[in-house]
Parts: sequence; structure tokens; C-alpha cells
Amino acid sequence: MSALLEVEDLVIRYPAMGRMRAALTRQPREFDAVAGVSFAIEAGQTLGLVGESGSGKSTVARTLMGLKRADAGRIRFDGRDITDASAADYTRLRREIAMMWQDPTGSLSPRLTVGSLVTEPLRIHGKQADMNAEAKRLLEMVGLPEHFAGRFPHQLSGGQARRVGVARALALDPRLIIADEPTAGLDMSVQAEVLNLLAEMQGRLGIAILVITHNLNVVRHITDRMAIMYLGRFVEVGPTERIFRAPCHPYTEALLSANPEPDPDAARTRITLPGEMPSPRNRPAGCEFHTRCPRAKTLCKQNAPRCEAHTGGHEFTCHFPICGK
Ligand SMILES: Nc1ncnc2c1ncn2[C@@H]1O[C@H](COP(=O)(O)OP(=O)(O)OP(=O)(O)O)[C@@H](O)[C@H]1O
Repeated sequence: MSALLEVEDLVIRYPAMGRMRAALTRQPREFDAVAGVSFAIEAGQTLGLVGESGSGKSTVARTLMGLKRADAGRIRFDGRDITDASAADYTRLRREIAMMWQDPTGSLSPRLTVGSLVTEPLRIHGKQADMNAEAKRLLEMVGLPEHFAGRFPHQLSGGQARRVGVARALALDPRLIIADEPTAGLDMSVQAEVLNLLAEMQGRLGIAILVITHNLNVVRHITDRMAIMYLGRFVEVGPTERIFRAPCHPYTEALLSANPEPDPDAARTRITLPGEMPSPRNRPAGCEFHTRCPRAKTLCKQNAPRCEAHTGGHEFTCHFPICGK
């Protein structure tokens, strides 16, 4: 049986400079913001896409939502190849793939009531339904009282706005939700509420979720598998608990070490990476992480490592993995 979403060798480019400048400097006109990523999400599974700002997470999400074209590779949803889907195809696909945007208050139209906002996807897709009853049902699903239907976005707290975002995403009974930084800007206690809500929806409705975040607590809380992105590529992919317990890639190790552990006995020594992530417009030779890697050796500067696989779908790209080959 094939996975619900399958992404194979996805490459996504942006223009680096104008034609004239490219000719004068003999530099390529485009650069790979996403440089060949592959992953699959089974029905009802949750995958976390993690990485620093600029690693290419949002670009992957935009392409999955049909807002940016893939330059190479394939995307299949429920067995259908949607790589070159038209705008009309995407209108239909948005019934099955819903997006939860990063800034919920900013993405909610200020003049619409919460009731209209949560039922808007139904109207856009021409669904015939009793909208008041639908608003009530959707608000109930996300734990908001019925009278919230009459409120406006500016009257909502950050956590309530997220719940409205989840309700909108659920309106068309999607099979996959793409959640971009679902807890950004929320207090810790509200973050936990929103994550519990997503986990509950996933468990109750069997919806698959792709979570895009740089917050490792989010990943640990709700994902089955995680993929760590660096410069538009995956450096490590595998079962979330296993990676938290025993990361293979030094970049994953550094990210995990910077994440506060709930259990102080399990706290790791913090690893501070030198410098910033290089630009994908100018990739380092050899292993692209070698310029910041505390464990880099001569080989890393010369040769790009191959992807190695452990059992259980745990893969990593490193010459000298921490977990052993
Ligand atoms: N419209 C654009 N035109 C040119 N380059 C872009 C564009 N959007 C993003 N980029 C570049 O593509 C790379 C990947 O960006 P992307 O926004 O996907 O990263 P991200 O990991 O989602 O970051 P963030 O967490 O800040 O959203 C970065 O180098 C970024 O500067």
C-alpha cells in the first residue's frame, strides 16, 4: 500500500540574480533552496520538518500547497501524481490537504466573525450545509464555546486564534494538515493546549499532519517521525523518539542539546555551533555542514557523505555519525 503523501527527490529553486548580472559574474541565475528531499507520510501519521530559519521548510510547504512549482522530483498524494497539478486541480486538492498558517490572527480576515471564518472553506468549495450548525460543530471540535461564533479575530487570545485556525483546517474533513509553526508566539501552557488539540484530532480523526517548526518540543510532543533539514537537504530522518534518544548526525545532536529537557537528569551539554548557516546560493564543498561541525575531519571538507540507513527507517548523511554506522 502506498503512503498518503510521497515526495521524491524534490528540488525547488529561486532566482539568485538577474540575467545580466548572472552573465557578467558567470554565476548561476538560480539556486536550490530545496535540493532533493524525499519523504513519505502514511495516513494518520505525523511528520515533523525541523531546521533553522532558511533551511527550506516553508518552501517545501508552499510547494505541497501548490503555491510554488517543483523544479524537479515528484509529489504523489493518495497515489496520484500532483507534481504538475493545475490551479483547478489544487482547488480540489485543498479539500484533502489543509494548511494551518503560521500567524493565525494575521491570516484571519478581521471583518469576518469566527462563525463565518470557520465555515468559509465550506462556502469557497460550494458545500451545501447549515452554516450555523457547522460553525457550532467545528467550534465544539476545537473546544471553543458556541457563542464564540459571534466574536471577531481581534477579540481572541493567541490560543483561541490557533483553535479557530485548527477549526478552519478541519472544515472540509481533510486527510492531511500542513501546520506551519503551530505554536509560534504562544506561552508554554497555551502551546501545550494547542499541541494536545492537534494530537487529539490526529488520534480521533486519523488525519495525517506535517508539522513545520524549529521548536523541538513541538516535534517531540506530536510527531511519529522527524526530518532534520540543513541547507535544503535532510541530514537525518527517522522515528522521533529514537532520534531524541540517539541522534546520528552532529547537527541533530547540536539542535537537541540546545533544547531544554523536561528531565534535568537527562539534560545534555549544550553544543554551540560556530557561525551561521551558509547560504544555499553558495554551498560549501564536501559535507555541507563541515564549516560548523565540531566533529569535522579532512574527509568532510573533501567528500560529500552518502545517505546511510539504520533499521526502522532511520537515515542520516554523515561520514562520522555519533551513533556508529
Ligand atoms: N521568494 C524567495 N525568493 C528568493 N529566495 C527565497 C524566497 N523565499 C525563500 N528564499 C530563500 O530560500 C531559502 C529557504 O527559505 P525558507 O523560507 O523555505 O526557509 P525556512 O526554513 O522555512 O525559514 P523560516 O523558518 O525563516 O521560514 C532561504 O535561503 C531563503 O532566503
